[in-house]
Amino acid sequence: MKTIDELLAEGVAGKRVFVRADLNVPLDGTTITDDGRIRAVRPTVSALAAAGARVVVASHLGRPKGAPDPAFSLAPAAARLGELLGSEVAFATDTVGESARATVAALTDGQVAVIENLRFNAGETSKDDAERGAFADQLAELADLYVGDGFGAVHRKHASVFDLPARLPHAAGGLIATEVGVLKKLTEDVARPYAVVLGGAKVSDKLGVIDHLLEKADRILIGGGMAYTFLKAQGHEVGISLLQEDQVPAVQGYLKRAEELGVEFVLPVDVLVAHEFPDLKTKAPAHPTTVAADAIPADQEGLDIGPATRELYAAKLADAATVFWNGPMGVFEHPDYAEGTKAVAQALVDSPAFSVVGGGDSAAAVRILGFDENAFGHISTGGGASLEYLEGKTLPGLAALED
Ligand SMILES: Nc1ncnc2c1ncn2[C@@H]1O[C@H](COP(=O)(O)OP(=O)(O)O)[C@@H](O)[C@H]1O
Ligand SMILES: O=C(OP(=O)(O)O)[C@H](O)COP(=O)(O)O
Repeated sequence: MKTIDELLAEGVAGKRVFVRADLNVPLDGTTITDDGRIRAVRPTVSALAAAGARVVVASHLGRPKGAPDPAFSLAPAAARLGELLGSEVAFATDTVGESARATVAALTDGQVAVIENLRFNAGETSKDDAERGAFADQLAELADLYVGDGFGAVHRKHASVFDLPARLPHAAGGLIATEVGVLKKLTEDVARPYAVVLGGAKVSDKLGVIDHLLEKADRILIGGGMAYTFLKAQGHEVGISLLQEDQVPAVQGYLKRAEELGVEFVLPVDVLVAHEFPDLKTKAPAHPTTVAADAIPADQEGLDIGPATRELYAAKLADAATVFWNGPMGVFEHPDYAEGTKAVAQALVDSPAFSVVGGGDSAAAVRILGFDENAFGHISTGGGASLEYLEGKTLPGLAALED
């Protein structure tokens, strides 16, 4: 894999360099609530600009449905990148259309532009190779060179991640190099006990990695939206909680295999429930109640782990030597459901374990809830990407950067 330093040494002055970043930051309207992913890619962008490149930064944001949707515009991220760089960043209001072409054509050496959300184009995420390839052809017209630095998206076989680097001379950015360096250690000699904490909302995406984690981890703690498929698999009713019904048999298989392998699964013993999902805009009090994990009322939704579970999880993490954590324990964006996530973060701060926190929302949660980033071993910009890397899978966005 060519490094960005090698690319810089070859000379990038006057070249249009496409930087595939992951600027998928949490937004409250148009306000960025955590800019960690933008800060993480800033050194790559600024090194290229300082070397005289004409830098074209691209990313997805959220999961729009292949068409423009103002709620998912990258404009706030472009503005923030400009603030961090201390220079003006141009913004194209489309991805491969007239605005993008004109914006890129107007760049002078050392200038930076951000193009609009890649997922406003159906070709970006298409499962059809030809459709993805056609979109990658259009993206390729915007650049002479490609730098992959969107670590959070390297597990996606998407046009800008997988197909575009095949069309342009390419290199890996500094963020990808750092992330892979840390995660590689977790695949080699991991200090034990090794605990993995999984939560969050991308349940169907992430359940599959458990199969592999059973071979690696000594202890797996489940919280967040992930917990309810496990509780259901144990035969409990979960009300209107997030549930991946079709995965229940697979989860029953994981529980059985864990027993055979001597891997400890730790599931919530109590949860906070309410009749409805909280209002994240007004943050109006949600008045949740605490119920036992096997007594979730039929008309209520589990939105955080409960106090007994917080204590249990802290105890299960206290003697771990290595911890990997992806996915908040609850809807931490609302103060009534932030305690579970806080408790896990605090347990990692208190423990001498080498801890890796991965995922856009998990990393954001740690910072938004006031924890010092330096109190953790590593805060990764990728959740699904980290998990799939640890699984030993070939990640499309890394494979595409190989020479
Ligand atoms: N019990 C729950 N029900 C619904 N959503 C949840 C629950 N617990 C956590 N979440 C949500 O999960 C989201 C983060 O999930 P995910 O994207 O998988 O994590 P990450 O970005 O760290 O990989 C947060 O927005 C949080 O509100
Ligand atoms: O937020 C992301 O992943 P993560 O929630 O697993 O950290 C990445 O930006 C990838 O987004 P996607 O899961 O919509 O492809």
